[in-house]
Amino acid sequence: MSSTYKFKAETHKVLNILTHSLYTNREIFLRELLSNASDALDKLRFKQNKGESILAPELPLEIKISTDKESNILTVQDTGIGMTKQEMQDNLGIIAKSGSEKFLKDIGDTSCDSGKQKIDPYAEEEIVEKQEGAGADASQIIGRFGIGFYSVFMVADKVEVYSVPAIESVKEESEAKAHVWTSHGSDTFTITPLEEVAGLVRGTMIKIYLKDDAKEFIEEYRLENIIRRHSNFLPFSILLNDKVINTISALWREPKFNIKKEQYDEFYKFLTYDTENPFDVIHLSVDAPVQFNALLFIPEKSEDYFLEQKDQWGLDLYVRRVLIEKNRQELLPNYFAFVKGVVDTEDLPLNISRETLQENIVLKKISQTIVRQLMSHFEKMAAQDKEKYNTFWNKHGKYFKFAFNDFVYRDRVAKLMRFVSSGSEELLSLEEYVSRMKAGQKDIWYVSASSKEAAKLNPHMERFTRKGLEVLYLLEPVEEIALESLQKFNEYTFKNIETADARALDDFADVEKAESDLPKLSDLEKTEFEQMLERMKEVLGDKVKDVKSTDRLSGSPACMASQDGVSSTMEKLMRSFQKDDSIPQKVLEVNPDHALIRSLLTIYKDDSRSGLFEEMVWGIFDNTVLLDGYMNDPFLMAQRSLKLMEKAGQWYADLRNK
Ligand SMILES: Nc1ncnc2c1ncn2[C@@H]1O[C@H](COP(=O)(O)OP(=O)(O)OP(=O)(O)O)[C@@H](O)[C@H]1O
Repeated sequence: MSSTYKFKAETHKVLNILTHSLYTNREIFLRELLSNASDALDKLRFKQNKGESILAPELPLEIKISTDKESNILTVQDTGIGMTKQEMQDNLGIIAKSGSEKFLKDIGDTSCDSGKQKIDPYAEEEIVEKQEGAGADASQIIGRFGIGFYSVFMVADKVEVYSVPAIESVKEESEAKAHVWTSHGSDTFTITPLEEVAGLVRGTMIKIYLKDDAKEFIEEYRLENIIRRHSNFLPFSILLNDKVINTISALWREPKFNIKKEQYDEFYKFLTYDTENPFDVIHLSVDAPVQFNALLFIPEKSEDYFLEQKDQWGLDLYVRRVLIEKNRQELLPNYFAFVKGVVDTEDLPLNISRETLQENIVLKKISQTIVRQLMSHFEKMAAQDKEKYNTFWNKHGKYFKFAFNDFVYRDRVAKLMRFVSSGSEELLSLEEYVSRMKAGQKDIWYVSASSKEAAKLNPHMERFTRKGLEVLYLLEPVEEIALESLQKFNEYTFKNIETADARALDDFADVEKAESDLPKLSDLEKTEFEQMLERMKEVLGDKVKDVKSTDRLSGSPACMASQDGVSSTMEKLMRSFQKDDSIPQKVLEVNPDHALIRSLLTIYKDDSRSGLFEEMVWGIFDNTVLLDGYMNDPFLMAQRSLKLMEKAGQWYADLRNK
């Protein structure tokens, strides 16, 4: 005899809310049913481990899904603990009453409250690692809220839950062997006793009569896809029409000492579709300040997370092995965009899509803990295996260096940054640079350039080479921004060589001889030279701010200098933000002891108005601008240089023919 019951609480309204607004994505109904099935199997295993006798112990612990296309019925079945009539009434009849929560309370596991604990977002708590091997079976139980089951009514017109309890002792003596709970998702449900259920020896079988607009969920490929996406890591086999779908285990939950490198490699490839093994693996099991397990990988290859892969980073967030979201970006700061992996916590509810403040705080805490652990990991690597760390830096330093922007870590990041320099072929840390500084040196010198070769050719480098002062080569604009923002390393100030004033290096003796063998200019020639500079300024007009003599150069005839202390890279960056591609007005500094300038002086003295003089001045200007990193009128530049060559060729021919 079947009995009809009214749902407790205003079920109809609540069901409406649950099925229409709680979940934005209908496919998660399967995730909820699979999580319940997994919980039922976990509970059974727990009881069995305690020595309780169970029905049909020879049956495997597994979940079976089958489809009946003709009648549009989807069946989800488990060999778990099952439900008595009373349990059906309580657990499926009262919304927001969780049998799983009660189960955990009954066995004295308090972890079910962890999602509600108060977490202080600002406290810097000590990170407590989980004891290996700790954690009873029960902590795996997923359900907490007693609402997941009802999501099935998003896709079903009618649901039948058949159940055969696995433990005889829990049911009333007079009670039938099995029961079926039936509801249309409206105000009532019925429970009918049964002598037996075909195909169900133990556990629960849920028959879902799909709505007309939910027929897609009868398709095998669709179901397989959903299982893989959300429930791949449940600890029991899931069979879809007799084929096992979840073949890889939730490695992050296993004790580290049990895991072999090959398992990490296999998991990484499964997770990322990468064909190579990962460069490094970091496996975290943390109990406090929040509970979580994480399996993090550093890939071999670096990808473009700034442009192409803009949204393709972040960690996959799981709650008790059930996927909540892929690529959850709040879990990592963007300077760790290259880190791949999964995070699994027991401190969040499954239905995290209803983001509340408390949930965000948990995420924030997890993220902070991960960042702290990663920082320590890289510090350890840098200290213990320099070569490995340098390889890491070459692969992923272009993202990691952005961490200078994180005020919590900027000093630690400064120590972890690596550079190329004028004094070493190998990567160099700031500590190493400082240890090699000259006596009395108070500044850490750097130059920005597009490549090492370009840095070496920078005319401003000449004085530093002459004095034997090491200069860091910054090959990406962000490095200059980082150093400008850090300002100092220990007590040493970062300075750009382009902005070093003429006297800044006087305290250091030359270690190399200046290149020029030319005799010094006489007083008369000095005056003529000064006049020539005036004339040069006249020729170049508003292309330059001024033309001046300099003693900072040896191998180059001239260089560009900004007077206001802004380096050329910074200037370029600022201009690119303003979309300004004109050449900035700078001071052209001219080396009086360079052979080319001496020839120019001769031409000037001969005829200060000659066309040749003007063409040479433009030629020198073009080259200096080019070395400064600008070239916005290549046609004009090429034309001028061709004209000069034409003249030089003509002279040569004239001389030969004389
Ligand atoms: N396959 C099953 N076998 C045994 N008991 C089940 C099964 N499915 C559901 N139940 C019982 O019904 C209860 C309610 O399930 P429901 O999915 O609504 O909530 P929950 O799993 O407890 O929590 P959550 O809302 O977090 O999913 C469960 O706690 C469990 O006691």
